[in-house]
Amino acid sequence: MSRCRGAARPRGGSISRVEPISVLDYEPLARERMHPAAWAYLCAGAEDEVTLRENRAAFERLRLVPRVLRGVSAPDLRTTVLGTPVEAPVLVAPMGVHGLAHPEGECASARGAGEAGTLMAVSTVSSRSIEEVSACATGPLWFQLYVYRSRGLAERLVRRAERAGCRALVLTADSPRWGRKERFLRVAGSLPPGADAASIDSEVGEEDLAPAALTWEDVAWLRSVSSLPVVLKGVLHPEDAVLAVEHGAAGIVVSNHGGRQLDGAPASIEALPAVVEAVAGASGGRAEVYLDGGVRRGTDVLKALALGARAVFVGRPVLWGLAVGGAEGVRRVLGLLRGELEHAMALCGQASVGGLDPELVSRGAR
Ligand SMILES: Cc1cc2nc3c(=O)[nH]c(=O)nc-3n(C[C@H](O)[C@H](O)[C@H](O)COP(=O)(O)O)c2cc1C
Ligand SMILES: CCCCC(=O)C(=O)O
Repeated sequence: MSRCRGAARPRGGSISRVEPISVLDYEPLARERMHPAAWAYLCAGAEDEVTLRENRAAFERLRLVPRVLRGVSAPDLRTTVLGTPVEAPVLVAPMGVHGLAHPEGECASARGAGEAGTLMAVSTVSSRSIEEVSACATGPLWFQLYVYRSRGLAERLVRRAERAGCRALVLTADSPRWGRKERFLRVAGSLPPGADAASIDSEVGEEDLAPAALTWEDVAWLRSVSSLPVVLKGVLHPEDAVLAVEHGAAGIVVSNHGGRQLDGAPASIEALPAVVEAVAGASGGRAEVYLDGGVRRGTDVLKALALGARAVFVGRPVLWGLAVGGAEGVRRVLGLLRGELEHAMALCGQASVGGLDPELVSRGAR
């Protein structure tokens, strides 16, 4: 298989464009530039990749029902996430080892995100240390935390993220063990150079680096060791969303980890409405709900916002942009999504991203 997904792309024809005109145009360009094992790792979903495909298919099943004659000429995309202003509700998902896509790794992606006016979540397993990323960053950062068996390591990472100026901690809840990325395992036993986790200190051994089987008490523990807001990533069940709120989460990312953990999990856009409803009931709307998984078009962003997400995170496309053009590639990918969102909002008669009506989205043609 030559691509991550098999969507129909224009074939043949005599027009060749130098500049990619949509996010999906970056995918084959990135593939040409990446080591095959790194590419397989980036693309991979778990096992049969049912959930990976479903993330896209579920967006494609939804229809936008536009409102007309509303005099909307310049939709306002600006919003805040946990109080931090962003130019558009399109954020960079935490992903490990950006060094596989570009030698500057997260330093380039953080600059690209900042130049696009948005925030980036830095992974625990970043190829540049959290201090280096923070020194390069031109925009706000959040820190994504994997809690390993060594709690000492987790606490040291939290302190470093605080000192580096990160504004929130994203605790990933869907990874008590790593999903089996068979597409990657078939082509390679290990990752090529660029995959070192620079923030993990040398005091810990292999044993300590296995994921911990976390409980809700660990959310309380994290809140007790840091005053930063905690965002829980990887929630799909509405009852878990309620528990997250009850344990003090300030935000929830409805996510199946880009289809990389439990294969067979629902598409995140399908899980979103029930989580939004549960969180509204449990927190009176105080906790923010975000979504990631399969966001490739401005219309996807609009669907997620209309169904109650405050913002979306984008994963793989950011690494495609990074592989193709470093910081500038990341800025362009985010800029394309922003431009498409603005366009879709104008066509739907929506003036701003706050308070979009869920009726904008339908499950079938009316
Ligand atoms: C190469 C790669 C590495 C990832 N690493 C992490 C990680 O370190 N921590 C984490 O919480 N999620 C990680 N994720 C999951 C993303 O945060 C996000 O949930 C997912 O990529 C969103 O789906 P999308 O790629 O379809 O946009 C990773 C995803 C990819 C593709
Ligand atoms: C072992 C690091 C896991 C990073 C991750 O979350 C992913 O690749 O999906």
